Amino acid sequence: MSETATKQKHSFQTEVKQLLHLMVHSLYSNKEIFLRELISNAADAADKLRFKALKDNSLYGDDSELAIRVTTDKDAKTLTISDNGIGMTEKEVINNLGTIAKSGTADFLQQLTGDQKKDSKLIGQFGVGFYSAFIVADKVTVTTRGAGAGINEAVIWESAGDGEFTIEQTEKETRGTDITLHLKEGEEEFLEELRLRNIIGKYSDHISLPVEMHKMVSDDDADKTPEFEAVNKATALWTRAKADISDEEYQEFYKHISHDFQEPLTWSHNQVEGTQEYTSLLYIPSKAPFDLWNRDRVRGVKLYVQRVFIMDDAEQFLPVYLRFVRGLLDSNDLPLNVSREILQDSKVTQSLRNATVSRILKMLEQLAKKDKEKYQQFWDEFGQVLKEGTGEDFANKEKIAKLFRFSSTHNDEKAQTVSLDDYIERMKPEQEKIYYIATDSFLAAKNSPHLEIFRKKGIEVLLMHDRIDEWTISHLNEYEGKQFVSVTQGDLNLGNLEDAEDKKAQEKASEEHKDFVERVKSALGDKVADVKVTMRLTDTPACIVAGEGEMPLQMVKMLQAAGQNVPDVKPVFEINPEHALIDLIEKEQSDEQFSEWVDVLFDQALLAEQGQLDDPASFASKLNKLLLKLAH
Ligand SMILES: Nc1ncnc2c1ncn2[C@@H]1O[C@H](COP(=O)(O)OP(=O)(O)OP(=O)(O)O)[C@@H](O)[C@H]1O
Repeated sequence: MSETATKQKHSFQTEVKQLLHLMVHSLYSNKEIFLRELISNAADAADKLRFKALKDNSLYGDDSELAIRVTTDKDAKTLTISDNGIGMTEKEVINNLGTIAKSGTADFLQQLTGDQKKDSKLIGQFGVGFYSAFIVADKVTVTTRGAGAGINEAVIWESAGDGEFTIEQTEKETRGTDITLHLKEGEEEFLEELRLRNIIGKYSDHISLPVEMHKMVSDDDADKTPEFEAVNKATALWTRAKADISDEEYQEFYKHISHDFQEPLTWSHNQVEGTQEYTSLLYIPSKAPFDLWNRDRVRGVKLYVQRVFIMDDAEQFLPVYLRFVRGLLDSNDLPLNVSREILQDSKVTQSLRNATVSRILKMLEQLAKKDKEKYQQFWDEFGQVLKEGTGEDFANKEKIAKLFRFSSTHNDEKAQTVSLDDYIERMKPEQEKIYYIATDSFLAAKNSPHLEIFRKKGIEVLLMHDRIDEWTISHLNEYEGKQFVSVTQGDLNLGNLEDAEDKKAQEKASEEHKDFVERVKSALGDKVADVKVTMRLTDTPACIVAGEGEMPLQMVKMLQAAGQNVPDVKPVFEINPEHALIDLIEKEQSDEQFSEWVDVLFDQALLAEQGQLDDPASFASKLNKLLLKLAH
């Protein structure tokens, strides 16, 4: 059979084409990272083989010294990264190097604008990987033979990165994968021995596998068969003493395990001996990945047992609300033959998980103390995910809440910078509760009429405007023994913050306007649960609040938006008799006109609270009618 007869042409999945284009254009200034990515993949392939060989030692054949080799051919202008790891079958090659398996990729790539600057930020949310080879190569050839496969069961994958690749059967003497980059014009620096040694040292000192290159030889020895030598330190970073590891090494290792090209925000390395023996190395990324909101996305840490790689994404060790954490655990207490099923029921898993969660919360607390700016960056990226924690991790809810940041009337800024500890520190001596308002947007919160009395009395209120807030607070309930109270909820009881005079004035006003309140009640009929004289408002004529013990209005909205059946909750309508408009309405003799006024006021209050009305057109026409009357 001729060579071409066995060559099959395949098209890349559309997403791969887009990603390739994006990667080549946006990562060019960082081009040497391709080598880190290819070496990382080769090291992963060795890890996978080691793991498989735990059950079937024969997979090693006569070649159990796992290593990565980097070679060059100056005449052909090629650079080859070879490993004797797990290799790939034909099917695996087509799947792994022709498609992207991450769910949500297509949607993510839809956001591409064609503007290189904006788009290059997006790639950071995605992870780099094999395709980065095309940053410096105009053709890539992958020759691979799976562990356990015969010499003639190898496959050649080849592509110019232009939308297609070919697959061809071939023979390969050794197990594993050779990736050959046919370098683009101008990329000859990647043929230079010293330059390569330099990059490999930087990127690969911390991986446990030796990365080898030809020994440098003098001209006299040039025709002898070249020998190889390791050019990296080849010690797994997490096994080294903490004091001997530099920040740069920790950062490089993060990039190696996460395929992220940005620096991590912070990390925590723990080597624990005693009843439990394990090492954990946990990182907080600086940017959220594109699929952070997908609660089912793969998450978790890499699991090693006694330094042997066992699995990626061991989700048993991380709760969902910490799904942004990357890193690894290396346990001495789990068996080498551990599987996901065994992990599920293991006591060791449970205690490792508890320890890991504690470490992460502690690391974040320390970051908040040590570096406010970095912590703020963390909060802006991942705060909303952390807010899921009060519902998911009851035992740690106080610790999680300590990490929360909110907007607040303290500075009236949208940025969420105020911690609950800050709030408590500023509480008035006689204040017992933490006051908050939860709405859909920062402006709705900041300008809410419910805040008027608090502003007048100088009491701080937390301005919550993330969708999840009301839910988070409902699980938290209190912090440091101080109950959360929504300023839009029920009878406003300011406790000790209310002075005797306020109370008296309130009672007096209620008494004086009793008839008016009744008249409003009958005008609104069953639209409201009750009508009351307010004590929250100073500058606004009226507002609505949720009845005492009723579900908060914001929660009702959230559940409705999530498509849940929520019983119809009627609000309480509060009026401010001090307001000139209320005074005017109170004097209105015509029942018809009175009713129109009340309807408009009520709809206005609903609008201020909910941002929308069931029947906005009627509201507009009633309002216009009243305006016309006033104009005459
Ligand atoms: N040297 C290799 N040996 C064996 N398999 C490989 C090798 N290089 C790549 N692969 C396979 O190809 C897949 C795709 O690699 P790629 O670098 O694009 O993504 P990834 O490493 O899985 O994920 P990401 O880079 O997005 O975190 C790998 O998951 C692996 O299965």
